[in-house]
Amino acid sequence: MKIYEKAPAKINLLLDVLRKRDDGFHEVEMIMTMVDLADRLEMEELHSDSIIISSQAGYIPLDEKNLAFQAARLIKDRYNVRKGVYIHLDKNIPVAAGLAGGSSDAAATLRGLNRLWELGISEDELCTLGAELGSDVPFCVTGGTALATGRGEKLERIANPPQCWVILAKPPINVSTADVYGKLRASELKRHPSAKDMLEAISSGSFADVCANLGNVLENVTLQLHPEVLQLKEIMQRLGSDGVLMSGSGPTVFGLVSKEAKVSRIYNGLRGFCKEVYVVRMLT
Ligand SMILES: C[C@](O)(CO)[C@H](O)COP(=O)(O)OP(=O)(O)OC[C@H]1O[C@@H](n2ccc(N)nc2=O)[C@H](O)[C@@H]1O
Ligand SMILES: Nc1ncnc2c1ncn2[C@@H]1O[C@H](COP(=O)(O)OP(=O)(O)OP(=O)(O)O)[C@@H](O)[C@H]1O
Repeated sequence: MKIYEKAPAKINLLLDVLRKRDDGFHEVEMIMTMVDLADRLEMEELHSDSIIISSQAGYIPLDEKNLAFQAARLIKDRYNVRKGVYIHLDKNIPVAAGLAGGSSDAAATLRGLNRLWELGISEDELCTLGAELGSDVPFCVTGGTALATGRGEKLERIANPPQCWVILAKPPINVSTADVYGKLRASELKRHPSAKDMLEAISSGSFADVCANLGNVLENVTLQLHPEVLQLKEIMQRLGSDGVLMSGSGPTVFGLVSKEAKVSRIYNGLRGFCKEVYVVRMLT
């Protein structure tokens, strides 16, 4: 039997860091939502007890370093599954972009294998398993829009933001999440974005207030390492995006746009500076 799962990309509408914890992770407050740029996973049961990953993308690991492999191994070990699986990853989400591509593949693998092997695992339990693989994986298991706290694994589902266009631009640089958190001096942050104001903006359905309350404390760290990300933000603003922010630890910058008439002008303007530009909708 073959099954299919979609693994969408996430964006962080708000990312605040409260403090560095003793375990090396940071205590965060994030508001995350999904967009309709997605990897597609095909999973097929194997009679041999092995996990095989393939992908059309030449630039990701296909061995145990792949997060989908790790997710399959985790669920197999934890639930004593003696069967194997062949997973094909059709990658569309740019890698190491701040869009949680690998985390979403891991989450889709957990959801998919739960179905394929009829394990009957609850969504909460899939999230707990996911947290062993990465801080973004639990959110990618549930999708929707959520307030994420702890190191990102504690989730409270909230209403979806008002529908709009999302323009994603990924500059050709690689950013390591560990590196960005490592360079952040959480105790010295002078300004924090307000999760409370963003939650109010979302619950009142005000697109203007959502744009006004976008904020990400990791942005300054990445901008200092890679000034071209700031340049991209400025271009996106100048071309008329209603709200602009870097997603996660970057380097992808997203622009929120309410009027369809503006979208192609912004897209065409960005393409002059950046090869990887995507126009998507929020997944609501
Ligand atoms: C930047 C975000 O993507 C925003 O959604 C997440 O906070 C990071 O999520 P992720 O990539 O799933 O992160 P993980 O794979 O769990 O951790 C990668 C590295 O980032 C740092 N890290 C991550 C999450 C967190 N709350 N504090 C941290 O300091 C740690 O150094 C960790 O070793
Ligand atoms: N299935 C996968 N897809 C993409 N990258 C993967 C995958 N499995 C492992 N990786 C590795 O994980 C690293 C981070 O890739 P990923 O695309 O998940 O980053 P990201 O978008 O910055 O994630 P996040 O927003 O969660 O920090 C890359 O170095 C990549 O080689």
